Amino acid sequence: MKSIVVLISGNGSNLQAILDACASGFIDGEVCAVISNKANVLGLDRAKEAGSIAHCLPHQDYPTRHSYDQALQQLIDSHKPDLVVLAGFMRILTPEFVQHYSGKLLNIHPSLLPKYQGLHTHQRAMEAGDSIHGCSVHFVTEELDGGPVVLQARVPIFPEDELTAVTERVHEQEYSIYPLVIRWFCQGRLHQEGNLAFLDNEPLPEHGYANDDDEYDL
Ligand SMILES: Nc1nc2c(c(=O)[nH]1)N[C@@H](CN(C=O)c1ccc(C(=O)N[C@@H](CCC(=O)O)C(=O)O)cc1)CN2
Ligand SMILES: NCC(=O)N[C@@H]1O[C@H](COP(=O)([O-])[O-])[C@@H](O)[C@H]1O
Repeated sequence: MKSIVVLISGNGSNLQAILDACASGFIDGEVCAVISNKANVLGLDRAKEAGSIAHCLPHQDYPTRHSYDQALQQLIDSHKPDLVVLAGFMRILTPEFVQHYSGKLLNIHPSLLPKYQGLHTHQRAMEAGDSIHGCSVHFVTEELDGGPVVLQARVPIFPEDELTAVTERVHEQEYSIYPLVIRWFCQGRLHQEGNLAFLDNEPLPEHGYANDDDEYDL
């Protein structure tokens, strides 16, 4: 059974999907600890409810990004994880931190990368008039949201959509693809080599699989 540390900054609905997937056995792993850079967030309550250790490590307590990341790394390493999962973690990580966890650091991003790296992705896609949007699971590299994509899911944007409708539609897909990618990692089927991701030793397409292909093995 693999040991997973999850980093969050807020609600933790993706964390909940991962916790549920571990509890059901879909993921052969356990979330040993959850760390939030923000206090009083629902995600920490979700962690405690599931029996995980919940840490709050406010980034405001540290004078620099590097000093925060050093403290974060020390806390993560105290749990000796096989995998570190960003699930709505809203801090840009330093190159040193990313290098330390290279090959075992995943993120869920709410867009079809490489479109809309960074923040406010749903608003940007809606303002651009996109009719297709989605989410991406990728390995984390120094380049913000530029790491190798493992799996994507597409959703439609309808002209009458409000932001909440798009957000919920993307969330629904996030809760499907992130546990699946983590399942692959815990099975030893997924690995990273530089800016390439491999599933069963085969390089993944540049932008990963997409859910409408349904070609990937559950
Ligand atoms: N080195 C990397 N760090 C992070 C990556 C990455 O790919 N490489 N992914 C992000 C996750 N993310 C989008 O998926 C993201 C998170 C945060 C930000 C950002 O601009 N953060 C600001 C603070 C914003 C806030 O507090 O609301 C900051 O850190 O100054 C952009 C993208 C996680 N880190
Ligand atoms: N750039 C990072 C980013 O925007 N991540 C997004 O934050 C949300 C967190 O929701 P959650 O806390 O309910 O899982 C998720 O939709 C995730 O894709």
